[in-house]
Amino acid sequence: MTATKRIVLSSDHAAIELRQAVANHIAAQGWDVVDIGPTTPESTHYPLHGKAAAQSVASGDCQLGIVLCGTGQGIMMAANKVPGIRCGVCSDAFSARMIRQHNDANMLSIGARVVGEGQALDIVDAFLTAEFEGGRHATRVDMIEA
Ligand SMILES: O=C(CO)[C@H](O)[C@H](O)COP(=O)(O)O
Repeated sequence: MTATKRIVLSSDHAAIELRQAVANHIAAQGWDVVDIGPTTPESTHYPLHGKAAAQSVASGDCQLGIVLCGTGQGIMMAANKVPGIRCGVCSDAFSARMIRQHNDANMLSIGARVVGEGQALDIVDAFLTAEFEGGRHATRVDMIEA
């Protein structure tokens, strides 16, 4: 039996609605979604949420993570400060596929003020269905980690 895959989601205030759309979309595909919020629209600080999601992935509690803020940039920077995290911002499905295939990214970041919901869900699907190719790419990922 295949274990249910767990994925953590988090955002700041700029991306709450899009995060919830992503959560529903992923849950419908059978993922165990760990949505760590926030749920209320008050202004908050993306480094807190990027760090919390990244720690969930780095600890092994979740296999993958998706974080969102206005541009996707700040929360990506925060997530990448956690050792073991490789998080890329994507505004297109090709990049989302490639960060899995070539960079073995374990987190995806999306800007809710950059892409609409339809595009965001395409990006998420590309990220979640792609697999790391290993080989020469593993050598390079090892270099990042070192
Ligand atoms: O994109 C972001 C970080 O990269 C944030 O969502 C953005 O900076 C929040 O801005 P504001 O406080 O004006 O809503």
